[in-house]
Amino acid sequence: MGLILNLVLYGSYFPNTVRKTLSSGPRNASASRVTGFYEDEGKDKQRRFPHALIIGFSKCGTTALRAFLSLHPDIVSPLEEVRFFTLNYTKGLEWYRMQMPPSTEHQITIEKTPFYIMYTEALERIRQFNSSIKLIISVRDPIARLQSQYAHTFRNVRDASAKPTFRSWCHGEAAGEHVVRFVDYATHISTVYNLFPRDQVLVLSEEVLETDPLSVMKEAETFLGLRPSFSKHDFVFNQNKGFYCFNMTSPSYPKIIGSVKVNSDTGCIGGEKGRAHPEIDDEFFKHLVQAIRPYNEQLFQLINKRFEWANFIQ
Ligand SMILES: Nc1ncnc2c1ncn2[C@@H]1O[C@H](COP(=O)(O)OS(=O)(=O)O)[C@@H](OP(=O)(O)O)[C@H]1O
Repeated sequence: MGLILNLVLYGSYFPNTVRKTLSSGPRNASASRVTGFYEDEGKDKQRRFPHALIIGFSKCGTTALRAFLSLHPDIVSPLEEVRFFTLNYTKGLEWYRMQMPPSTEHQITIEKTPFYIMYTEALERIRQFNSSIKLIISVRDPIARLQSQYAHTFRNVRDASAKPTFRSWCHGEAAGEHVVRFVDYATHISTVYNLFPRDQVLVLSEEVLETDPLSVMKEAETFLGLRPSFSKHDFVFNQNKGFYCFNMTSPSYPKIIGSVKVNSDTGCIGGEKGRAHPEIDDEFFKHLVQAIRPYNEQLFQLINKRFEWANFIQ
């Protein structure tokens, strides 16, 4: 696996003259200032509050979603999760704005923090911030999400005897709390629907993003009211990685350099994505499917859309 490019060049954000200024000094020299003009701001580019947020769910492809969207000429997005409406709220709105990359008035800013959706208070803060903001939510087959979360939680534990089995982790110390936390999308999406008009909310599935990213990009582009820009040349399937990656020969590709963590050899997103999932024996798989089915049905009814998730019928 090649080196992960995380240069944070911000090169694509800045006009040439500004880039020169920045390269001669610390890149974040001005980032702690909260008022006044910044070297990278000017007549054309300013740091602007987000017009849209990717608010969830963790382990549902939110990184790839943000990364792929960043290819659009009219979208800018901060490299890292800002976590403003959860962890950093007390830092204030001006701090929040300063975390955004500079943009022209024709561009929109999108921030992704997949935990926002898990906290009603964060969602209420978002509404208070901007009740007409657009919200994007990605969901995933809950069983795959559980496997992904397990692989993430124990990513540094190599010795199998030093970690619980997938089955015992699912049952968990808190008697199944893990499972409910990771499979119950409907409760959180209902909260979103109670706070925001439905036409401001787009629910996508990780499975479609994984198998046909172009269709998801086009759907998001329409939802965000942007001109059509994505093309089939933007993404290419990488057999080794098992995912669609950026096509580094696409004319759009230079736009994302510095604003997305990509493997510099392959154009694939972050090396941590796509960890091996734990195996599940048949009996436990059937148990999970049956236990989770009511949650899925609740979700499908709520969003008026069905996904082809594991649905074993005995
Ligand atoms: N194109 C592409 N490239 C890389 N990864 C992709 C892609 N499409 C979907 N995914 C899936 O995204 C899963 C990680 O989800 P998140 O980015 O939301 O995780 S996180 O909550 O931000 O940690 C990650 O889950 P795991 O495979 O379990 O690691 C991927 O399956």
